Amino acid sequence: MSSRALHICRPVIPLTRTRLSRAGNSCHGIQGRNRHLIEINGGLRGRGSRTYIHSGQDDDARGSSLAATATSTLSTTEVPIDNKPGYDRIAVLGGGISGLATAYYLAKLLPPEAKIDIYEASDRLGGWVDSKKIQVPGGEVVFEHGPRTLRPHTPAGTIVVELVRELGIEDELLVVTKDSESARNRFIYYPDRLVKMPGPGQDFYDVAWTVLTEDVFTQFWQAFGEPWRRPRDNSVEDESVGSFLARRFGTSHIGDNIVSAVLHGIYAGDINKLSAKSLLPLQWHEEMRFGSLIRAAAFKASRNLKIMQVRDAVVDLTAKKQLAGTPIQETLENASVYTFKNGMETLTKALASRLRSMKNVQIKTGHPINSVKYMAETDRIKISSGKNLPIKPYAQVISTISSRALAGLTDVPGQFATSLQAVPSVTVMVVNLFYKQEGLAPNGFGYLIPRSIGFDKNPECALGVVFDSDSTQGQDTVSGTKLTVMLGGHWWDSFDTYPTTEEGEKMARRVLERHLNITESPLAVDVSLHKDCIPQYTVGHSQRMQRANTDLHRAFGGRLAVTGNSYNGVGLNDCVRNAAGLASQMVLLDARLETKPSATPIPTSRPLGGLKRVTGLENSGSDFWMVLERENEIEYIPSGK
Ligand SMILES: C=Cc1c2[nH]c(c1C)Cc1[nH]c(c(CCC(=O)O)c1C)Cc1[nH]c(c(C)c1CCC(=O)O)Cc1[nH]c(c(C)c1C=C)C2
Repeated sequence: MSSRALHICRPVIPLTRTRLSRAGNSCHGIQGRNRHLIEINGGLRGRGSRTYIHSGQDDDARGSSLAATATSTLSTTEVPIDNKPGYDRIAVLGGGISGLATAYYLAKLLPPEAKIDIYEASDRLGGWVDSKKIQVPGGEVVFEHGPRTLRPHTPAGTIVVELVRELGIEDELLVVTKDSESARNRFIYYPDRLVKMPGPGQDFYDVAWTVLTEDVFTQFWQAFGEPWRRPRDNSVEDESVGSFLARRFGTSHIGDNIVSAVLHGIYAGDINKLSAKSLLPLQWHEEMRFGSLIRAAAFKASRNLKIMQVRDAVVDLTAKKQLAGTPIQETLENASVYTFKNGMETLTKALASRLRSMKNVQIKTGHPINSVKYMAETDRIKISSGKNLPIKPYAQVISTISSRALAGLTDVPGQFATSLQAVPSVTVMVVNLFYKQEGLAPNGFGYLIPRSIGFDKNPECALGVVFDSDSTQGQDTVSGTKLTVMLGGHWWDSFDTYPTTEEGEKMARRVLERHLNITESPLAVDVSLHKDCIPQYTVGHSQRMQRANTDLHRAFGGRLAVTGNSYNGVGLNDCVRNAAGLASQMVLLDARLETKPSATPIPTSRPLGGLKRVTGLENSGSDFWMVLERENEIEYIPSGK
């Protein structure tokens, strides 16, 4: 886990088509006061089934509905396991954002008789979301060790915004607007200076000048040959992002100098190992369907179309509508990103406190689990605690811990453990610094360092620097410059030991001196080492997850489900969206929901069935559908491979 040290320095396109109508326009299905269902004809899996998704419920049912919208495939085939009134016990492994959110959505969807226990090995909840208040002369500053901002306008972001609303923490929000310098000024360090990246709202001539004069954009013109390059062979199942971009653009320059920097900022990972199919699913799909990314862009622009995954389209149609007109939606309307006055931990703390107030949820911190076993005779899962306390078997276990850690808890031989163990992760050292002097860094979000800046120019293995005092204004009670230097990631893949906190501080300060000429001594420095904090979706990830899905069903009878950042998105928004999706997939809301529309509105908050046997990995890889959005209707177009 994370070890850290703090010190204060003193002064330290179509195959077959099915259609989803836009809610409120030509919506099929049930009409009721403030309620309607959206119909997805033909079944998302092409089995001729019908699925209905609630939208537009009254306030109380909103959360359940949003959870339901978060799942991309509402399968109609799973069998209820507890289809009698009364529910069995459910264990959630892990008390990070994924564990807390899964328990929250399950508790909302299930009746109070369903008991949910959360097991967290450490004494603290929140996982990688970790904000720390530091006293400095004259006031306090907030240091973030993990994620520091959230995007509100992505589909997954919409689910989190709704969660923020439900938890009643809107007043804590800090918004970074789209027109702020921090949203507009993003830099790449290349080859020995900060280069501002072109972006929306920038002056055309500035952008043209940058592209024509900066080395980082040389060979950019080669991209224009992309439409004439052959699309990949149908037999290619996956490849690295680096190889995908080099193949499409005829040069590795764009990948090595620009995209690798962006991937450092998200995955701290290696562009030549990360999977194109998992990280760039839209581009992967577009190459197959249109033969070229540029042709795909032209096609979409000419018809005013949007292509997205079904789960995202559903959120677009329902959740976004439900937020429309709410105060939080107005607050975030013009937001590029947002955070909280007391840091990101506001969210996990509010979630934990809400869970503590729910009678059917128990949080067990300081409670490591050391084995997870399926007992076929009783069709239950037995988990054993590191505390040697007897634990009654569970009807359902949901693991939100890393896939590798889970593989280590199970004694299932063969592929299951192998697929889960095959998700490597990287270690990042986060160095937070606060200086009493203002304006030590340029105005903007910060900068990222691409892989092309080799060890000779980057001996500290720095990945990037965030200008916190500019990018998240309003957290601190004292003015100054707050920066975060990120070190390591994939550059440290082969390391057995990592720099100490003292070394980390020295390395970060050397980076800041070389890149930004900052020679001042910081008032406060906080160094934290996050071992294995970001899972890496390497080439073949989605195929491995498909295998893990089959193996999980086989080995645990569908009683063990997984979610969390090891599987389907490493961001906080992704984790919440996936937790909501899993909860709604697991809970059999009402048999009628999955067969035919009824004339009576069905309250999703009163589930009639029980739990379904799901693994959370049902949608990995193969079930990839795309949506073309027109003015007021959406058509489903299956993607093929
Ligand atoms: C501990 C370091 C982390 C690095 N990446 C992540 C962490 C926790 C995870 C992460 N970072 C971002 C995303 C994408 C989220 C999204 O847009 O949906 C994820 C999953 C983007 C990001 N990276 C940094 C910031 C401030 C942001 C979000 C805000 C934004 O895009 O405006 C900074 C940063 N993170 C890392 C590095 C090396 C880095 C450097 C500047 C690694």
